[in-house]
Amino acid sequence: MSSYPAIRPRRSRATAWSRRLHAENVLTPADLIWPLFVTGRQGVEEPIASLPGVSRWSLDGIVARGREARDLGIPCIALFPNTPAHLRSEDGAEALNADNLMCRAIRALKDAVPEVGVLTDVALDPYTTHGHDGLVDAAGYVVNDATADLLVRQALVQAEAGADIVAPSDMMDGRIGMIRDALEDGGHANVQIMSYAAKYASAFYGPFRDAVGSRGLLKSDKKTYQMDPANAEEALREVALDLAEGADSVMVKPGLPYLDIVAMVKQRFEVPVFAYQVSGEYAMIEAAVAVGAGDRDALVLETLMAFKRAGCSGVLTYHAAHAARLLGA
Ligand SMILES: NCc1[nH]cc(CCC(=O)O)c1CC(=O)O
Ligand SMILES: [Mg+2]
Repeated sequence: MSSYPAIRPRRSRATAWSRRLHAENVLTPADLIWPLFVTGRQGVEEPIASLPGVSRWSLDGIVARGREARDLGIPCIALFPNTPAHLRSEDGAEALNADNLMCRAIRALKDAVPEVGVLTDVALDPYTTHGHDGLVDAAGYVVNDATADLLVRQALVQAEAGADIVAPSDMMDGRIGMIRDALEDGGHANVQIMSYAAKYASAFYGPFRDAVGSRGLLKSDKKTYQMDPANAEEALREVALDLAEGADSVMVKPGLPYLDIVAMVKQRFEVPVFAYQVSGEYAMIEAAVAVGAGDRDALVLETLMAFKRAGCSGVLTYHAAHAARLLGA
């Protein structure tokens, strides 16, 4: 009798071909959604200081990124507008303008690269003077039902412009069912809803707020509508509601710190789950790379694979183009 271990898990790890053969998950460019920021200025690329390597693009740049996504095998782009100050208001009415920056970007992309999906953010924060995702009452509370009415109209305007997936990121109660009804009635039966179902009030959104220009505007925080990071059961209730109301897929946000939520949602509901590796997560990786604490390519691919392992169908990530290049589309 030998004293050696009878079972050696290391055996299957001994060679590269065998590791590939035994891999339980694969990451491909088809798993990626690329968030892009749009500026109304013409012919410019505006770098975002807190998001090194990410820029706001004018419409021509957005179209160029759309072609790049297509060539890299990235199936979908998510759009976020930086609305100029003079078009922001208390009620975010610019969100309903069929010729706003978001709609112009949707049309430009769908004209130039119709084979790439366009996902749009449904929420008022890029359009309000107070930086909140909805209407604020005299006491400073973000009111639910009046906001949801506006979000329905915003989603319809985006669908009319050609959005393939509308993604409400506002966390108002009941808006998924209302938007679904409106899309059906409006002749947009095939426009998908990806609900930001479990979106947490997170400290990881800072660079995004710089990118859309809402950081300096935001008074207080979003804790009365976004979720408490302490809660997991509540995420399951939120997901159940959005699915019952007609969401085609659900999102968990932020990403890496909330992979437990991703795994729970996937196991419980068996529906397409997406995660948003948000701006602060991107910035953390870039900061680590800048001080020599890690290798960018390895960090990017490892974190994205972690989302797949947890059960994600796909990941919104600012590293999408870089990752797709590494994956050799
Ligand atoms: N509707 C707002 C919205 N949509 C996506 C993000 C954050 C994305 C990121 O940080 O990358 C936010 C920020 C917020 O809720 O304040
Ligand atoms: Mg909800």
